[in-house]
Amino acid sequence: MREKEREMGKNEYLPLFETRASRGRLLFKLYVLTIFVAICMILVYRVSYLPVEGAVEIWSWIGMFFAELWFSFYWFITQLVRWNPIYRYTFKDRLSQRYEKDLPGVDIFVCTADPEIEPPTMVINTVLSMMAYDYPPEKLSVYLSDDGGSDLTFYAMLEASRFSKHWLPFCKKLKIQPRSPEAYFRTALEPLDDPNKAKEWLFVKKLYIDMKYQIEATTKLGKVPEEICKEHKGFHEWNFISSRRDHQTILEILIDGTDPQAMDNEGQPLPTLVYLAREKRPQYPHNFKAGAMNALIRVSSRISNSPIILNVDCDMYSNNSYSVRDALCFFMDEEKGREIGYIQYPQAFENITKNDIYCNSLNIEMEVDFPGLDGNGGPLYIGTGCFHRREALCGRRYSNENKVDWKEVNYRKVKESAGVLEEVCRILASCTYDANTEWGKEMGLKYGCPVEDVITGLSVQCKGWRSMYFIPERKGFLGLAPTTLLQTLVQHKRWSEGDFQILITRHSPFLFGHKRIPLKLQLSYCIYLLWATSWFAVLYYLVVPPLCLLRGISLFPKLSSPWIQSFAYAIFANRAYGLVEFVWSGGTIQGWWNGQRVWVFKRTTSHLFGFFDAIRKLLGFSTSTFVITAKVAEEDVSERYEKEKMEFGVSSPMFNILATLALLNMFSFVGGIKMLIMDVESKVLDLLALQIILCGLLVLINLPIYQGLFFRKDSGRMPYSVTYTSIIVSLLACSIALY
Ligand SMILES: O=c1ccn([C@@H]2O[C@H](COP(=O)(O)OP(=O)(O)O[C@H]3O[C@H](CO)[C@@H](O)[C@H](O)[C@H]3O)[C@@H](O)[C@H]2O)c(=O)[nH]1
Ligand SMILES: [Mn+2]
Repeated sequence: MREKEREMGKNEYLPLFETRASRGRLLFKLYVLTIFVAICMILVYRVSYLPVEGAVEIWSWIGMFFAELWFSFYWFITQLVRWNPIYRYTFKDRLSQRYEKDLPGVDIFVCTADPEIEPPTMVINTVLSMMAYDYPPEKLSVYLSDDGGSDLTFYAMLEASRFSKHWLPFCKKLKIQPRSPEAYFRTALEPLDDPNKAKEWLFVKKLYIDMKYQIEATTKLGKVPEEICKEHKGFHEWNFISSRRDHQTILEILIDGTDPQAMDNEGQPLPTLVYLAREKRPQYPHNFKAGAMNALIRVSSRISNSPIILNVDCDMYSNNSYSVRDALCFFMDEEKGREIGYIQYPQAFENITKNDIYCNSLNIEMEVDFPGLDGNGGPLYIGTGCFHRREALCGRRYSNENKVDWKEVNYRKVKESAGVLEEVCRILASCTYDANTEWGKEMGLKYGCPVEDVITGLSVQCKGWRSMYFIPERKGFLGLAPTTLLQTLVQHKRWSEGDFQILITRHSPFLFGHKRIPLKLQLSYCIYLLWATSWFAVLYYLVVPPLCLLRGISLFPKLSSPWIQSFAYAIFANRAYGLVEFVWSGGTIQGWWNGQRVWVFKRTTSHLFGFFDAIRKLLGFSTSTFVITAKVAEEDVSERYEKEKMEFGVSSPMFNILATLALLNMFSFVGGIKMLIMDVESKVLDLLALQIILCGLLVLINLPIYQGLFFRKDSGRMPYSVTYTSIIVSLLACSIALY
């Protein structure tokens, strides 16, 4: 007895998580120092060698100076983020030792918005993986918000609620990972050691496949058959619906976890499962995902009111059944736990090709940036795979005094029947309940920003809460990244626009965050908030040096001049470091090269459009939108994606820009080479070497564009309209430069 008490007493002092700083930073700091010197030299060179005559020469030079000043500033911020990365580790065994009986309730929010581009089978796989967490089921509640207001999704959820009765005990008995049935059965092999096990395995697999076909067939049909509609009263609601932008609240508690009848087929309790399509009316803005999340916060507060909320996108299934326990190690830590507002997990994707053709893996962000951000004061909230403290998300300020007593936390205040709850919650999810209140301003997720997640996370941090970043050994969540170039660029446009909007409004970390979060975190935020502004410097580098090359104007030091060393070193060492970092984060060399390409593409399209849209919004000419990323693609498109063949296919102003820049650089490069050959005194080489190399590199970067414009025959090639326009515009630009 004594022994045990002493054990316990000792345990109290053992933290539930620990933090380790990265070692061996000296080399990194030396590298930063040398690059810093090189950058200073470049700027000195620019100032001291300003041409004395020729307006074009002078102005091009000044432009180069500003572009390089911008690159230098951005470089400074990226190093600041990398200065002091930290990593977190959890002790789940200590958690269960101390708190197994008092584990708090956890509410899980899944958002979906469109049954066509987010197929119901995918959505329920996510939902099922969440229901199957290794956690007391009576303490889990899973809520699906369906902004598509679709009976197809509702039908899939109904099927999932039935299937879960087999799936959950199956997962727990066989201790399988991952717990999304689709992901599991795609790779898992039948257990051959035990015939009983094998029988059950085949049975559950067949159940899943049958359910999947049934749902897919219904989805294809576009409506739920009469006889199925009779099976649940919920379908009745769709009799009153004319459009998905105009309908009443639909709320169905598919599994009521407190109902003793709600058992899986082994007699164990089931998690609560709720379907919600909040009310939508054309005269009320619905505020996209932020609106959906806020409706879920209110509805769940009545049904389960758990102190911890996990938020995931509908494509992000749980790949690790211990994530909830890991997250609780942070929140429940006796010393540091109480100040934590949210725990962000990395975003990872299951559909990244080997060389990550569109650079969508976010490896650098997740492996390098975020540990650095955590070290500088706390990671951003990035919309999915994030555990929140309910009160922090609801807008409460952190105070030293509010210590949670986990033993006291009662996760259901009022015990009402499912029927009553459904009635009450319908009002909570109505338009009128939300409009003209503090919701979206001081409470819940913020409205009016395309990155509702980042702006909300910043506000939580500014209210005194700490945020932390946790990379588990086994990936916590796996989602779907865009699979075409245009989707990638459009998604990135939404992000860069939203991030920039935060910077230029009163929610900026420098205004709103002033004295509330550390200065280094304010600056670190800029690594993303400044994305949209990068178009100017990059576009300048892509247009002016090539055009000047055609005119024979030199913008860089001569080959024979010592100044060239600082340029060569800054560019080479920086890229080499980037390559090492990329490979260290799990990428390939080809993947790094693809990343360089996409880096250029994003800056001249996504960031350019994002910048101007944010400005237009600031001036009041437009309002926020949210273009949802498709999670399915046509067969030939997916095939090309698998083969890592760049996808164009449709016409878009973004492609016009990319093609024009690609051609411009090709013409200049050809012009430069011609000058080089015709030049007998080899003065051209000395004078224009760097510019020719720059154009040459850009030609290499743009190879897939030339292929798409001139050599491909498949439907993923560049549309002819883009080809013609870009040829005309780039030729025009070159001739203006020449004459
Ligand atoms: O009106 C809407 C629009 C979107 N969504 C949901 O929001 C999620 C994210 O949408 P997606 O199209 O997949 O965007 P991504 O660019 O992949 O999302 C990232 O960026 C968003 C902010 O731009 C965050 O909200 C996301 O969590 C984050 O994963 C999905 O589950 C959607 O169903 C809604 O619920 N309602
Ligand atoms: Mn997504």
